[in-house]
Amino acid sequence: TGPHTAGSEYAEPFLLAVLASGGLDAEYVRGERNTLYRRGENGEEVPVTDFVGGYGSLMLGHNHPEINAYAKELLDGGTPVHAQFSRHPYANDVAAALNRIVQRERGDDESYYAIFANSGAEANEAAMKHAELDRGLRLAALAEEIDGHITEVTVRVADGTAVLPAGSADSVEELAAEVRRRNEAQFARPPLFLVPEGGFHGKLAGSVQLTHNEGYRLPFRALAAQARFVPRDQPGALRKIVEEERAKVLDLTVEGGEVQLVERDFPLFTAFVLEPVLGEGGIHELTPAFAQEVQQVCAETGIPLVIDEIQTGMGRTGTFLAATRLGLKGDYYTLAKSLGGGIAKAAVMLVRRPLYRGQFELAHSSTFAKDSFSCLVALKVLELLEAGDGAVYRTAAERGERMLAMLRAVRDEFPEVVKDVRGRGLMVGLEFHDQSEAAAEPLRQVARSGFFGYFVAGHMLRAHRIRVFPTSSAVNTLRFEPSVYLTDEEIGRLETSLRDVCAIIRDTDGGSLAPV
Ligand SMILES: Cc1ncc(COP(=O)(O)O)c(C/N=C/c2cc(O)cc(-c3ccccn3)n2)c1O
Repeated sequence: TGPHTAGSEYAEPFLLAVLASGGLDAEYVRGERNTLYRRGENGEEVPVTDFVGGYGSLMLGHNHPEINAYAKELLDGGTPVHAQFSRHPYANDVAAALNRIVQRERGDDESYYAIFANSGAEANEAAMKHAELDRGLRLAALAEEIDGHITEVTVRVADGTAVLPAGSADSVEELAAEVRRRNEAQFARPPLFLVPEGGFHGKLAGSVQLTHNEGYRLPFRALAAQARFVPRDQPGALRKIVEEERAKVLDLTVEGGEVQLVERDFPLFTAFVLEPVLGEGGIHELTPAFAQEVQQVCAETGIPLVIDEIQTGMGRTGTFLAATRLGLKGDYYTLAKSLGGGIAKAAVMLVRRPLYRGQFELAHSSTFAKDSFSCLVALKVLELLEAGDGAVYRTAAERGERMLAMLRAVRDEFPEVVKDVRGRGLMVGLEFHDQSEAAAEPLRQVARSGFFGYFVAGHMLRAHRIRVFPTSSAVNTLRFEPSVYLTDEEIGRLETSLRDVCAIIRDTDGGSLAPV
């Protein structure tokens, strides 16, 4: 509660104004488990049940007592938070623990190297950069191999042990020059990424180009490599896109004493990046069919698969990795959010050992990444998640089923208001029908504002002290991402607030949804 610069806002005043317009500009003064406390008129603490859950960063709730006590112990003990360019045994311990967990969930013994970061987007950027370093090195090796073949063929034509095919070129030098010219143009093509439509992978300069939301992505498209966005529900669409973008280079060989011109694929795609469950995109689980097509096409074409578990991971969907349920296996995994236990900024990118390029460690780094405090907190988080043979994962699954059962009951009672209920574990969503054509003018206005879900959220906060948000990529879908400590009482209060909202939409002109 530092000095407040009342009346002169400096930190993102525009966003504050947008929040205020929806009655969402609450100030929270304390948090624990699934509850945030706001300051009431008389200075008292007013409890608000938090289903935003730090957008998925609070698998173990706000200010988990054991994590906080451990953090205090670390700081009191003088942990060397900043010891860059030295041994970081605690980072290795996190990486070793993650290897054990990932191997168990994959059901194999693939091992992974770890690169640490400070945020989810940064972990994704590290994966993008490593995959691009790897692609560049493979390209260079291919170019060198072709160059060697051109030289070899030139020598053989010169010493008469090979001849040019009739009509191909006046000389082998001319043919070699034409091959080199066409290859240069191909090698110079900018790399592409592949991402499912609706994907969200961060908002930094590189990662934002993998985020489908045009508002986030388009203003900055000139800054980074582009993605092709793949429909999630059209079998064959991925293969079609890969075919469309297929890049070939020319090579020379000698068959039966005659010079042959052959075409060879070269890796234009840096990586396929996906979330097993789209979070910011509105809670959409990838279908097993789509997951299988992605795995097959990536295996056939040698495109590395980056599985972004930043929001879905850490047990949120009932297994440590959400990909496990889909049987989806990644070359890279990225984790963040709940890895920091609700108090540290910890993120990590895992690279499958055969793909690893050690020189990446010298080219990529960040001041705060891999610090002792974040790593030791992350280790404590993994310990808590893995305790009791993964009791937290089972609880997440069970609590998710309870939440989904309630949401489905609300949908069944208000079918003209609720369009869909989706998700799994502690990552579920409820989608409202679009009310843009509603009979009542006020409801139409709220729906046409483009902020429908935010107005609903404002009402739930004011009238029911429930904190929830849609996302700007899915404004009609409320997303519920509470901690594993979710109680039946909290589910009951959520149900009451949702039934109230549905009744307002069905039985009134909706005017009460607009903030006072
Ligand atoms: C899969 C995935 N990959 C990388 C990131 C980027 O992580 P960082 O934010 O740590 O950089 C996220 C971060 N998620 C942000 C997010 C996720 C979400 O579901 C909603 C909102 C959001 C943002 C503003 C208003 C309402 N909702 N933001 C993510 O979900």
